[in-house]
Amino acid sequence: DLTSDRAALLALRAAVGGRTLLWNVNQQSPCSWAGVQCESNRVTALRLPGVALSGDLPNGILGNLTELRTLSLRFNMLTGQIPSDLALCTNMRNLYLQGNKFSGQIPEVLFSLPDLVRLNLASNNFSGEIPLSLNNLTRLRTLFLEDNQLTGSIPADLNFPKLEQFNVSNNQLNGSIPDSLQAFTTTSFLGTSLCGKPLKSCPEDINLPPAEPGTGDQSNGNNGTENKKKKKLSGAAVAGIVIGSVLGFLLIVALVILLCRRTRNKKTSRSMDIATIKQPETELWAEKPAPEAENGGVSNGYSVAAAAAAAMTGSGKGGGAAEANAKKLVFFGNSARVFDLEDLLRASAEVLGKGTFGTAYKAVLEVGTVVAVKRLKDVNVSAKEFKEKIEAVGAMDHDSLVPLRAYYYSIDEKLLVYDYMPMGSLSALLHGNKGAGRTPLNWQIRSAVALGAARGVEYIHSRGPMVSHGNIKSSNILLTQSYEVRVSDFGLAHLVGPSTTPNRVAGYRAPEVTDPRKVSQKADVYSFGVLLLELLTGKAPTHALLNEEGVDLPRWVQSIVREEWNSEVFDLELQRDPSVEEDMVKLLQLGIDCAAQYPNNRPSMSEVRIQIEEIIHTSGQKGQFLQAPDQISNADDFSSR
Ligand SMILES: Nc1ncnc2c1ncn2[C@@H]1O[C@H](COP(=O)(O)OP(=O)(O)OP(=O)(O)O)[C@@H](O)[C@H]1O
Repeated sequence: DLTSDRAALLALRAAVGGRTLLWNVNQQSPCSWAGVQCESNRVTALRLPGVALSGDLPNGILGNLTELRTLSLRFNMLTGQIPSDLALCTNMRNLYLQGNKFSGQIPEVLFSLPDLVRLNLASNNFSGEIPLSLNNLTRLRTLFLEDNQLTGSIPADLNFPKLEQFNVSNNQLNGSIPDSLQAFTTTSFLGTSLCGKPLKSCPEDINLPPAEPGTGDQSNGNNGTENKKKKKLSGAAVAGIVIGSVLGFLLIVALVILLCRRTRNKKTSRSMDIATIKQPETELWAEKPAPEAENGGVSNGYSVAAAAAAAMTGSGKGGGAAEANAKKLVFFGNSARVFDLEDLLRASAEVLGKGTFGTAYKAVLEVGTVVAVKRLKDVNVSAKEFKEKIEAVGAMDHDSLVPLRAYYYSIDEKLLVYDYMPMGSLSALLHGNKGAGRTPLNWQIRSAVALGAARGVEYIHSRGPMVSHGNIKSSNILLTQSYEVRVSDFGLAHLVGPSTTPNRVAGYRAPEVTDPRKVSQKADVYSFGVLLLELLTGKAPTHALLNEEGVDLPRWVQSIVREEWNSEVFDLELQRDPSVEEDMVKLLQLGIDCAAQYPNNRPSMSEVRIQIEEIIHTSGQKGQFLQAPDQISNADDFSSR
């Protein structure tokens, strides 16, 4: 009954809740407690997302909530195994445990919850194999297992008749994808070694059972001899392939030695370098996946030259030195022409990350200048239109923008050259390193970032009513050496085709924007609002896991604010400083206003900038704000992360 439900909730709070569950225990009924929902005097739903629950869930608590249909403990810090007494909650339909640190095998207790419809175990430390007994869950519509340590293959007979949502990305899974799951798109299987539809087809021999004499062979004599024949044949084929490869390899080595000798004898010409040496790198480059944008960029030693050389030699018109020289970097305004295309081609480069519009590289020129080069893909406007639009981008000049210095345009290759921002992106800063040694981002830093970004976007909007950024998100908010904010990537949305993957920007995109090219200033304001909420909550809006039945960051924030959990919504690093909570709430409200459903209800970027200035101004007037002990006085401190 309700009394035992109440006792169970209090036991849960005592075990994992700490100070974060501000339930009023003077109230006899728990039904009005935040996150608790009742029907017919029993607790039927418990939703405690992102409230810093931590520790192991003990056995003997949740099992008392026998009428529970929804349990959401997502985005907490719960550890250990899922308690086995959950089996007593036989009415359970929705179980959201994503974003915790649960470990061990996928718990057997789940298989005894036959009514489960939504099961989300993503972003935990679950290990072991995906058990076939999951098939017991015949009503399952959602199964999210991504970002765990699951191993082995997916059982071939795994089948859920009603499954609508499925994801096993980023696990150490291998083998072939079962037929019943082949209708899902590649995004359900990213970061695994799985094969077969919708991914690349499996190497054929993987599916061939080992031909063991005395088993299948015996049942049918004919088959047996056929198998043996096949075996012999393939043996001969293998020998042929090996000999062929060795000969081929020797031939190539001989050719390379010959070529090297020749080039050494000749006076070396740079264009030859590009054509002969860089070309093979191009292929290497093409196959190597770029590291994730957030991980700070790992040096791969690939050369930008490889990319650009591909463009020049790949155009089919002979490529040669004359043509390469004819193509020039076009510089903007009074940007000093301290380097030319050849310098860029010779620069050593590393991949910074792959984005919507292409891949970004850090290139270190021989003279020491460091630039960021963006290699655009899917540009589908005419050369004239490209030049016009890019000239407009290059003409933008403001302290809060990353300057576009130059561009290169050919049929096959479009390069944009920006100033390199050594401190990386806000995205990396917020979500990069959560471990020890990270210096917390306090209110002072976060509000300054908000203001800098607002100024940059406001400037872009001031260039004309039709001018917008089009792709505001935390990976496009970059930081200089002295941690000043620079907005990047503006104006590119109009250059690319509709095929451009919408997923990456999905969490930021305004509801009315159905085609990523049809951006507007009001849509920018929406994205900016999401950015503010990201800054304050510390939660990445693109995180697939906010996606509890399609909840995005603005709606998640609103659901929490509605339940009067204001202080729980903020990033833990911000909750340290109660003296500015009021201002944090104001900025949160501004974020929510910006992310209004209807474009006309959103403020203009100038209004947004003014409001942020006011909020920061009042914060600054509060005595202890600048002197609080854990405030960061020296910006360099947080380079230790
Ligand atoms: N000028 C720059 N200086 C330093 N890092 C940069 C620069 N431009 C981009 N980056 C970083 O390189 C990575 C890839 O950037 P890119 O803009 O190509 O993709 P993105 O921001 O992830 O997505 P999108 O293409 O949608 O903007 C990101 O981590 C970004 O922060």
